[in-house]
Amino acid sequence: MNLLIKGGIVVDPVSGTVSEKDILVADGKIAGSGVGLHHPDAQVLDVPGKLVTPGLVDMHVHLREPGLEAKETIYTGTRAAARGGFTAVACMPNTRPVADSAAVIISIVNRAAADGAVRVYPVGAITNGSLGQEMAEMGDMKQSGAVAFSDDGMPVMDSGLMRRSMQYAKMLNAVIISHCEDKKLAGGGLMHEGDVSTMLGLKGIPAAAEEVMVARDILLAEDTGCRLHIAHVSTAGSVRLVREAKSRGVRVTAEAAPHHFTLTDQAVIGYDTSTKVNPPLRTAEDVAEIRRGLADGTIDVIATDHAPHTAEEKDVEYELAPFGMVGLETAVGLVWTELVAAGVLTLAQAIAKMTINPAKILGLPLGSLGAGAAADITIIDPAAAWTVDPAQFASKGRNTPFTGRVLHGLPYATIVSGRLVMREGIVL
Ligand SMILES: NC(=O)N[C@@H](CC(=O)O)C(=O)O
Ligand SMILES: [Zn+2]
Ligand SMILES: [Zn+2]
Repeated sequence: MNLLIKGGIVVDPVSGTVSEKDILVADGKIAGSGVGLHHPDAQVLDVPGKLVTPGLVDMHVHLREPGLEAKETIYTGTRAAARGGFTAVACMPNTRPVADSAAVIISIVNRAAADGAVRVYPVGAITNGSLGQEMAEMGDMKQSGAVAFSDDGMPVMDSGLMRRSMQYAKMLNAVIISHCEDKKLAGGGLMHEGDVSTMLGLKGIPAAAEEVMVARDILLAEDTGCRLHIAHVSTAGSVRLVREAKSRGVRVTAEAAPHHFTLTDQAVIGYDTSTKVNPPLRTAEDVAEIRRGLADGTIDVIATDHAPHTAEEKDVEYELAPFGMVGLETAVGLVWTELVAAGVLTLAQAIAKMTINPAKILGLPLGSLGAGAAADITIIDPAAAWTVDPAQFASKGRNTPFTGRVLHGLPYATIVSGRLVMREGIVL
């Protein structure tokens, strides 16, 4: 089946250009692009004024399957991704069982092929059970489809084990995604350590709990030559450490989540447990430095860290609630409103951080609209103003601190392999 996307504003993050043209899709691939294209038997999608971008890639998502299906499944999580404009997601291994073996990786790949609305790329664990004790079979997992390795949710506290894991990952040419948290410094804290935590009487997590580990992992990446990706950067100090390491040529990349460039610890006033996230919401200075890091290229990727939990789990005292918030269905609106419309990033920069940059880090042939590429395409209505309403989410998780917020920029259609999987918010 052929598809002709007419009259849109095409954003090409590879060349950095934004121009009005048509795109022709045939047999699941980009057949060509240009002005005034015609095709005798193509379904026409008329999208004047809308943005046409390569399919968005979210390299940090928790799909919760296997084992935690009350929070999310591959079926619901990939439908949330499609509604959010994402055509591909990388899913973290903190499932039950943990994705620390070829068998679990294969089961995720198979389930995604059967149930998934978008592409799913599993991330394998660095250590067995993500317990930080012994290295997992990374080679086997890579062969079975793991695209990266991470103990996300937990740090690898043992520096010797992290170093050996990086040496091994380097042999596999795999990237290590690090959840940077010194458990002893974090000390069981519940939110950012600062004036607000003192005022609220909640135990704090100092910025240093993250930064000590960012510094350690940069040093280990330099020592081993392994590619390192820092997950969910939340502090100004982490941004500065990554910036300095990059200037020295260390093979390090970094991501930031929409909540960390949008909200501060002030959002915790009121004790709404949807604001409880790890790493925590930080200060206005941290938010400003993350925005600078996004603008100057220190932060390569925008990833959601979509972390769904059930209402029952979150509907408890702040101290008892699990860390995490959903992000797939609000990411585009937050990026458009907070970064592009606000003048922090150009449109092409923002789209690069959600397409070609994560694709390159994971070694995936995605993120481009060049002829011959898989026809993974996202269409965004930049003029749409909409109100965040979790009741409309396809995700099982409703744990968002953005309820009621008015955002600009709404995913209009999501196309995977030339097939429309979402249009106007409806997953097809
Ligand atoms: N970010 C979170 O607050 N929670 C994540 C774990 C993680 O990303 O570290 C989760 O799995 O719930
Ligand atoms: Zn994490
Ligand atoms: Zn995570």
